[in-house]
Amino acid sequence: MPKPEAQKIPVTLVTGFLGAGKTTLLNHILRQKGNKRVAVIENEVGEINIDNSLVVDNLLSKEDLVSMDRGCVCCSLRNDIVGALRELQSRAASRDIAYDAILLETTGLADPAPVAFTFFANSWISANYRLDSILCLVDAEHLREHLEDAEGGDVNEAVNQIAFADIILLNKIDLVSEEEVQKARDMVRSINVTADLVEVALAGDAQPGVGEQLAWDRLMGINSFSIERALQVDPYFMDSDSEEEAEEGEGGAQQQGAPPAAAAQAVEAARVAASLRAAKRGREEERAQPQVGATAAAGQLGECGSHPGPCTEACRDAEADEAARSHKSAARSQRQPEAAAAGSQRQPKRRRKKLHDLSGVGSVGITARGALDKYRFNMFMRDLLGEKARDIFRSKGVLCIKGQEAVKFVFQGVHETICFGPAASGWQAGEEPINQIVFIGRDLDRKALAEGFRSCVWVDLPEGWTEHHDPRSKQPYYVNGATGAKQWDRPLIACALVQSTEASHQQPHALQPRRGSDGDVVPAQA
Ligand SMILES: Nc1nc2c(ncn2[C@@H]2O[C@H](COP(=O)(O)OP(=O)(O)OP(=O)(O)O)[C@@H](O)[C@H]2O)c(=O)[nH]1
Repeated sequence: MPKPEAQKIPVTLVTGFLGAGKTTLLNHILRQKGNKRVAVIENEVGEINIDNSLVVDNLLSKEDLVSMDRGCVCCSLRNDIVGALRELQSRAASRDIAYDAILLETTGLADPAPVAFTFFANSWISANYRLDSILCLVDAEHLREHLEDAEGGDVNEAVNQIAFADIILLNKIDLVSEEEVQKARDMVRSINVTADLVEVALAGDAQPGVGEQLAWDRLMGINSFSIERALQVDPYFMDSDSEEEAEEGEGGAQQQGAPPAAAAQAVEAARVAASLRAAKRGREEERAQPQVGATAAAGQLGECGSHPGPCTEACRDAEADEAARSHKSAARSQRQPEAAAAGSQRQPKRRRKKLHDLSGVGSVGITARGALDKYRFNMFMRDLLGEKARDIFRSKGVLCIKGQEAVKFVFQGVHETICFGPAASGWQAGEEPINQIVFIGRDLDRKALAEGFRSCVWVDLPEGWTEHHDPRSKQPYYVNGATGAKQWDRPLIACALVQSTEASHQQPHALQPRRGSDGDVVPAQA
């Protein structure tokens, strides 16, 4: 007997562009879970997983977290969703618990459609889990940039994420004016008119009362995902990227008994699409071997009525495509009239693609041992973001700072917006205090980033030198007690005997600090 829908474990898909606030939302939800048993599946695009350590504190057990770190879940890792859910299932069974809810956080570059599709195409998943809703975080501060990128075609996932959402959380409204919130609202509505739109400030220094306060049942167990709506957004939603997935959906439906109405419709659509594609593929193979297939194929040709005389192969292929479309449109015809009207305004309609178009976008993960020199790190980040803030979509990491080695610092950057502070919990017993940072963006120079970051590691001063700070700018300068030399540049061991420069003979406070003294990336007192 198939499980009734109410007995399936609800899965909430959390999407949103890089840095929009997905992990912050996860933690917000987890803090409200009470006695409910909630599991989290994390998928990070960065080469080093930073988010795990930021989420785990709010779970009842570390066992409730599974991460998929082999790449972006919407491209190549859909089988990993099955693996992650199976892993959670076996962990739950071994502890004799059952999950009340699962949160699946996709990468900021994920197209949610193929991820959602997996919940219908995979028989085991559809028999045991139900997609409760797709939540999309939108960064009110950076939305325009992300959508402009989408227009340029480089990173169009921001649009898809908004288009597919059941609930859109317009986040970070504490960082923008009311006018900008209104513009962001309009932009969101130009893409998705039907989703529930909620304005929030999930983190930061927002005044109490800024944005809606989100209770558990506002977001969880709301059963708001609708396959009909997904098909309105993308008529090709049910087009699997691989035949196997669609065929698996068909087999699964037979094995597990009759699925619920929406899923049955979805599985049927997938089944028809798969068989039509298989038929089409077969004919293409026949065409590739004319001496074997020509007679049989010709014998099957009829008349389609759209032109005089017998059909050609092209007619039948067109017919197959049309049958697939009309099957899907039958599914769409179930939709509510008002939703249909709303759906017709949605943008964009596009054919499903195999991989998202992320030309030039990548991630660079860097590890550096040894405590960081706070000042050098500040300068490194300021120079980098001063030059490339638009291309560096996201930076994040955990850091160990010279003089405060016992504190585990978390560094978060979204374009040029940066924050930094102690992690909720410090270094774990046995955990090496190490610096790890991830940059995600366009046209990243791995070598320069690695060299720049590693050059921030603290090195002891050569003998005779001491560090002082300019009282106005707080900028460090260096004094050689033996020679009386003073200089801004940090003397390195290998350069201990370097000749004093003209600048180094000036009084430090008479020099222009290289940077403004305000707004250090790393605060003087953490
Ligand atoms: N001021 C402010 N900052 C916020 C808000 N929500 C999140 N942030 C900050 O934005 C940064 C990114 O938040 P995350 O929750 O890590 O974003 P994310 O979407 O999970 O990021 P990725 O997984 O890397 O794509 C963090 O520094 C958060 O503290 C908000 O409402 N206001």
